[in-house]
Amino acid sequence: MADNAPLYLTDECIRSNKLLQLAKLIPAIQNAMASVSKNSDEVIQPPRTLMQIPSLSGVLLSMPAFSKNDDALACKLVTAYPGNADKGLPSILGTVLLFDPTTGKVSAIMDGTEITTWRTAAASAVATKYLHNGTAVLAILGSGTQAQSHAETLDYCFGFQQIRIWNHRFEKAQKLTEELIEKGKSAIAYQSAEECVKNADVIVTATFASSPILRGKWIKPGAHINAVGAGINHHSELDAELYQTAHIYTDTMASAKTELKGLLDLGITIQGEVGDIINGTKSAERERITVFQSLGMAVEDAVSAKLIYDEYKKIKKL
Ligand SMILES: NC(=O)C1=CN([C@@H]2O[C@H](COP(=O)(O)OP(=O)(O)OC[C@H]3O[C@@H](n4cnc5c(N)ncnc54)[C@H](O)[C@@H]3O)[C@@H](O)[C@H]2O)C=CC1
Ligand SMILES: O=C(O)C1=NCCCC1
Repeated sequence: MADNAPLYLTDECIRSNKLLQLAKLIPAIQNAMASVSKNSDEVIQPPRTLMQIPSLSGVLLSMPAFSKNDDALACKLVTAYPGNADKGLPSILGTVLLFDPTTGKVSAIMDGTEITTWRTAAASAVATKYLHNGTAVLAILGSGTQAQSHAETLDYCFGFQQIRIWNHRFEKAQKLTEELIEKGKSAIAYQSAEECVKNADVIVTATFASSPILRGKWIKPGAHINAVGAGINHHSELDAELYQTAHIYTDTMASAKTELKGLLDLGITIQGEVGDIINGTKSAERERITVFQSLGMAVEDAVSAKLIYDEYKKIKKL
C-alpha cells in the first residue's frame, strides 16, 4: 500500500483491536449530541438523504457531517435491508469515509456496521442518563444487533439488576438471553412483550416491527423508553396512546421534521433534542413517561470514526 493511501479498517479490525471503547465513545457521543443542539458552527450536519428501494424492501442513506471540536469530517453510506437476517448478513450495513478536514483528502475507509451498532446504543445511554428515573429493570423488545449493543451499553452505564428480553420469535430472545448470562448478566427471556415491560424502568425497542409492539397502558409511570427501531418509519413500534402521554425527545429536530412527519401530523409534540437537556436549555420531567425517539445522526458516525482512526494510529504507532 502506498504511504499516502487511505487506511482500510474492517469491522473485524475494529472489533479485534478494541478500537471503539465505550469509555471513550459515550462521552464523545454526549458532546456531539450537545453540540448539535447549540446554535453554533460546532457541527455541520445537513439532513441525510434517504432513498427507498421498495421493490427490494431496502433503504440507502447518505450521512455527511463535520464536528469542529473533534476535527472530524466524514460521510457514512448505510443500507437497511430487514430481509438480510435470512441471508446471514447484518440488516444494517455501512461504510464510512473519514477525511482530513484541512485538505478534504480521504484518510480512512471503514466498515460502518460496528460504528452504527455502538454509537446508536451510546446515544441511547446518553438519553437514558438525562431522562431515566430508575435503573433496576431494563426491558428490551427485539433481540438483534441493536438489542445486544443496547443491553451491553446500558448495563455498562447503569448496572441493571435484571435485563429482560422479548422477541416475536421466542427462541431468538432465548439466544440473546443466554449470551448475556454467559457474560455474567442477570437476563431473562419473555414470551409476552407486555410481561417483559411490566414495571420496567428503562425500555428499548429495537425491531423492524411495522405495527406497535409497545403499548402505553403496559408501562409504569416514570419509565423511560429508547425507541430505536423500525427502519424508515421510525415511529411504528410504540402505540399512539404512548406517544400522546409521553414526553418525547429526539436527537435532531432537523431530521424529525421529515422523518417523524407521521407523528407530527397526528398532533404529537416533540419537546426538543436530548442535547437541549444536556445543555440545560430544557429540563427533563423524569417523573413522567419519557421517550427518546432515536433517528441516528451523521455526527455520531463522524466522531466514532475519528476515535477509531486515532486509536488505530496510536496502537500501530503511525
Ligand atoms: N436509530 C438509529 O440510529 C438506528 C436504528 N436502527 C434500527 O434498529 C432496528 C434494529 O436494527 P438491528 O438490530 O440492526 O436489526 P436486526 O435485524 O439485527 O434485528 C431486528 C430485530 O427485529 C425483530 N423483528 C423483525 N421483524 C419484526 C416484526 N415485524 N415484529 C417484531 N420484531 C421484528 C427481529 O427478530 C430482530 O430481533 C431497525 O429498525 C433499524 O433500522 C439501526 C441502526 C441505527
Ligand atoms: O442512523 C443510522 O445509521 C440508521 N438509521 C436508521 C436506520 C438505518 C441506519
